[in-house]
Amino acid sequence: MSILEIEDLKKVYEGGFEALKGVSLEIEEGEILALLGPNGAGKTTLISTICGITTSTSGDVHVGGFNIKDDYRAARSLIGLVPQEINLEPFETVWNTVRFSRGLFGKKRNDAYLETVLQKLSLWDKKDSRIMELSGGMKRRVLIAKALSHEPRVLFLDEPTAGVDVALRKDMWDTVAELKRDGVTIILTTHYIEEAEAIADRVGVINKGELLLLEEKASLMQRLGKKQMKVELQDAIQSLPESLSAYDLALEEGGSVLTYSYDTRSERTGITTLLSDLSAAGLVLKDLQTAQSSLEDIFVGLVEEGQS
Ligand SMILES: Nc1ncnc2c1ncn2[C@@H]1O[C@H](COP(=O)(O)OP(=O)(O)OP(=O)(O)O)[C@@H](O)[C@H]1O
Repeated sequence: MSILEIEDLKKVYEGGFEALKGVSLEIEEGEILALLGPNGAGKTTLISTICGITTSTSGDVHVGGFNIKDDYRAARSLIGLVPQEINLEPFETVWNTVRFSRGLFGKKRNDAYLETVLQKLSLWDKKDSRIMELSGGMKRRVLIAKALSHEPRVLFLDEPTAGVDVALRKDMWDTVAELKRDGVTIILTTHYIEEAEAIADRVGVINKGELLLLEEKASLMQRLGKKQMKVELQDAIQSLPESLSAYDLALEEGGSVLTYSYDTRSERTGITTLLSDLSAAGLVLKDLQTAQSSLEDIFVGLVEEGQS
């Protein structure tokens, strides 16, 4: 069963702005989904709506089978939310911060559980420190500890590594991987494509309130394996010679450039035979260039398509 089911979710803000235009999504227990999207795409709105911070205009969300509107408390208790902004009480200690948060969900006191959470996040030796005494990275980890305090099954991380240095980002990725091993389902939003590459099982791309793509990371990486070779010809041609019809070729720039797409993972790229077939067809090469399409290209391409 899917732990999270989102069906045709729409959100129109007061004033008429349509921030979510019918998003549907299912998430399996234990998976890590990365939602990529530019600023203003609707990522935070999506998370806020699922968590009941904003109300949806239409559509349905179920968490662990509970409808977030009809069974709000049951649904919400299964969710942990790590917000983008650090919103902690500066004078409070780490220990009290997580303990109060657990209490807010009406959960019975369980100090042993909270200790494991703090241990896992390397915060146990800071448990008596006040929030104001912690570094930015530690504060972020406290946000995660707080979100985990009531033993949620789904954890939302809204841009967990925005403005964080490289070492800390890697730490955060390790933390996420460990939470996954514990069986927590994780949905994170990010601007960083390498973050999605590093930790996600599936990647969703959202722009202007629409989910443009939702795909296993592995198959996206397969697409990453695609390479292109551009062959600049000495003389432009009108059309592709018949003898080259078996190749995945496109004629560009007024007939002076041939673009050949091939898979870097396959045993044979076909480049050698293509080059000899080109010369057999009487085409003279002026220049050669190869380029690899990255997840970034796919992402930028999708977002630009949505713009036009
Ligand atoms: N309370 C609100 N009232 C009206 N419009 C809003 C409100 N909150 C957000 N929006 C608009 O909804 C759109 C989506 O915002 P959202 O914060 O969900 O984007 P995001 O993808 O999380 O962006 P970022 O990456 O910058 O955090 C934006 O155009 C934003 O201006």
